[in-house]
Amino acid sequence: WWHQYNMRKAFDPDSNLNHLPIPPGSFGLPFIGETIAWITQGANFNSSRRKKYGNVFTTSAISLPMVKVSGHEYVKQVLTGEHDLVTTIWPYTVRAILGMNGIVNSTGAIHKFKRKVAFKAFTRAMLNQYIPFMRHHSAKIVQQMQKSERPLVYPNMLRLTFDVGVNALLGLEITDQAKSDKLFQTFNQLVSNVFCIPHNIPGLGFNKRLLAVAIFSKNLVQKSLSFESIFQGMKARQQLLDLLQTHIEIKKKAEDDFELSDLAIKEMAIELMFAGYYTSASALTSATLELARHPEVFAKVEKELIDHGILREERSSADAETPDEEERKIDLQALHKLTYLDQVFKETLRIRPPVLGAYRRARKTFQIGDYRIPKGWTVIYNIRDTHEMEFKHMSEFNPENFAPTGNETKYRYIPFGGGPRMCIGQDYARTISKLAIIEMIRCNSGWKLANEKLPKMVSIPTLHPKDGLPVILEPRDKV
Ligand code: HEM
Repeated sequence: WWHQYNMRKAFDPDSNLNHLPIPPGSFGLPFIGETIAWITQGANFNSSRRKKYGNVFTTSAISLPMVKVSGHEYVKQVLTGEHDLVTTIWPYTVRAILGMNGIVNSTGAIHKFKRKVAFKAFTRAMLNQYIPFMRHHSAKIVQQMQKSERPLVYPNMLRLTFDVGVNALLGLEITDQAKSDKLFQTFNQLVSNVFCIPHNIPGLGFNKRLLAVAIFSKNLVQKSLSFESIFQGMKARQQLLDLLQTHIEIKKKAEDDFELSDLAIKEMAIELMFAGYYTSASALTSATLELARHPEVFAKVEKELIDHGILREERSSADAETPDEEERKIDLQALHKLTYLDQVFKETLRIRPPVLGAYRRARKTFQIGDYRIPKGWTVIYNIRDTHEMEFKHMSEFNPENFAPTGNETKYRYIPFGGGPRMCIGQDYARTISKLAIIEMIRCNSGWKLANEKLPKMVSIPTLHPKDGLPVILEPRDKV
């Protein structure tokens, strides 16, 4: 009955593709679909189904029929089909808390325009301007970590990406530590309430759907779906909007027939903070984890820094007292020359992509491979699974995968997505990540994982170690 119900709904009277089969898979149990398996099996959910059904398969969660897609060919079709075949969808909480005026919730020409405006924050000139305070905040965080016996990497990296974002993306300079801490608290209240899984049980209001989800995922509900959370998120949103109102310096733009309202500018600023916060901290934490597990990679990065004059091989005590300007000078051009560090960053995002995949909704019935994706269905393109398919040895950390061989990685390597919605903050993320890794290595001759066992990874809101990744730092004497 449940299968028939879904199949009937998959029929699109306006389409001439109804003769094609829908992708193989299962709608699971009535109403709940395969939600329980999805939540409990983690990464195995996708890999077991891919093995059974192939790289495009049907599933269903909280009554939503969906198709999961992996591999460069299908992923490319979904990503480049934005605005035509598919459109973005975000959970209710994202729309309510981040607002509807930002980039992620816009479509069509307005989306394009907002991206163009936001890109102005990520030009080479702007990134070069951010470097001094990216370095300043990295140094501050590393020093802070050194004060602790077993500092937790993830929370520290979150704080780092927040502090840099406040300067770079909000344009605020907060020197009072108490004020900065308070803002951090407010921001966390906002972002920790943003995520939930999309759901749409016909005939049920939001609160009833909450109950439905609550039955299956107490943890998710506690984290992101309770009314209290939404309320707190909205409260934090208002506080941040009020703060930004007093600081708006960007003039309204009147280009391409569009105009940005004050609210749109403020929401875009908060959205950029949000988009760069968990993701960059995830990348940095994973890089720290891999560098601890691979001393030979650490040594190669260290050597590259020495070769480029960013780190001194051996510092005498006299050197230590006279700060070496050459050693400290880093700009975007200098960062680009650190090609091995770049390989390490790329490889980190290959085996541990912060964002595992993203959601779309089919705007019309369309064909993918030999199958039909019906209008209105949810489509998820899988980032982690695509990497698993397109590269050998998914779990083996090997920066040589990105040695300059000229191999084409477009749509095979997609940590930042692709097509019209490709991440606009990727150069910013790359810059802050490299600078923070450099600072970690400048100040520490190494670090070890404090726990013997590899940490359990959690994928919401982005991939991160459940235990926060405690490490034991080995500070250099003379830095
Ligand atoms: C390592 C860090 C990062 C990763 C892995 C990452 C990943 C991604 C991915 C996969 C997407 C595409 C989502 C989709 O297809 O719907 C995306 C979009 C986006 N990212 Fe990032 N991101 C990172 C850092 C940043 C930073 C630092 C910013 C801004 C400061 C940012 C801003 C955005 C925005 C605004 C979008 C939406 C683009 C649109 O809808 O047109 N991201 N990111």
